Amino acid sequence: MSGLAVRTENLSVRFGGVPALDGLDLRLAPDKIHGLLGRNGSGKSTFVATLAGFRKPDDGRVLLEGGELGAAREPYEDAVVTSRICLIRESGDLVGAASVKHVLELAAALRPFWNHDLARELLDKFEVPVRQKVQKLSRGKKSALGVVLGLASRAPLTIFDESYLGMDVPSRNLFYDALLADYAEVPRTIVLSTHLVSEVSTMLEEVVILDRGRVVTQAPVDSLRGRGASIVGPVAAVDELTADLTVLAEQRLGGTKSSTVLGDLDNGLLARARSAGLEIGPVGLQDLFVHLTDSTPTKESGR
Ligand SMILES: Nc1ncnc2c1ncn2[C@@H]1O[C@H](COP(=O)(O)OP(=O)(O)OP(=O)(O)O)[C@@H](O)[C@H]1O
Repeated sequence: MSGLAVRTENLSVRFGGVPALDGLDLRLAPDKIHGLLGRNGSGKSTFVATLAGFRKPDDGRVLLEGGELGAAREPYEDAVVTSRICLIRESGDLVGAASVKHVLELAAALRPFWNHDLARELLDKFEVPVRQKVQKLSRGKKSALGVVLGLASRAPLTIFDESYLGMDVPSRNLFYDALLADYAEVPRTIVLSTHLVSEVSTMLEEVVILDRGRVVTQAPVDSLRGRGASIVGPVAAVDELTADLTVLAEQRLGGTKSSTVLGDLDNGLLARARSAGLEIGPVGLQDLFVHLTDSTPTKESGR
């Protein structure tokens, strides 16, 4: 099995004439972990629902290709394609009256790459009781069941749409570890739609940022991190060095300050930073995300 590649052409979805997705032309490379970021209402859930074939585009199309699917196909009303896509939403989409065991049996029947052993191992780790009815599980355990279904499906396109929000921090960390371990064993195309940017940023290889139904940026994480820098050191030295730069975020702890700046630091600035004993690192994805989706004007963007 290998992961599906995604291509969208002028993809548009409207609700009552108002665009939720407005002419998206995107490509998601196969066998990578993609982060789908955007502020509330930017179109993330609409986008992933359309990728998964839950919704028909109003204009344009979604095409999935690769793996044993071969030529590009649209997911909407194509049972072969949709059986290769697993979308786990925060709502869970689970039948409340069914037991966890029954939900697993259903997934095993519907999912061509289902791995039963992995499902049981993960349910043990998350301490989800197999005989319990879904409606009696706590919110966190329901979320855990959702992510177990997503991982054990081993679908060539697996999408988690904020599906782990209900889980506490140790459970989310367990999910991130399980995702990375299983992805290393069985590479596939993963999309994580999330607000928890700093939490997931180290796992992501590619990032798509949506804003008001449009693509703000799509880039490998490394190139995004290269769009700025973090500068850490004594307050006065950091202030002096950053005086003429676009500062995205600042933090102070006692006499130490950390500033995130946008743009390349030229050799002259780097030399000054070194001689002032400042530490230079890559820009944090979260700071960049806030900047790229912020509607208040900045010195640099002039918006
Ligand atoms: N079923 C619907 N009926 C009407 N409008 C909708 C519907 N679903 C989404 N929208 C609208 O489409 C836009 C995009 O919503 P969507 O849920 O895709 O955004 P999102 O980025 O997932 O938001 P959030 O981060 O808050 O979950 C919003 O303006 C939303 O109000």
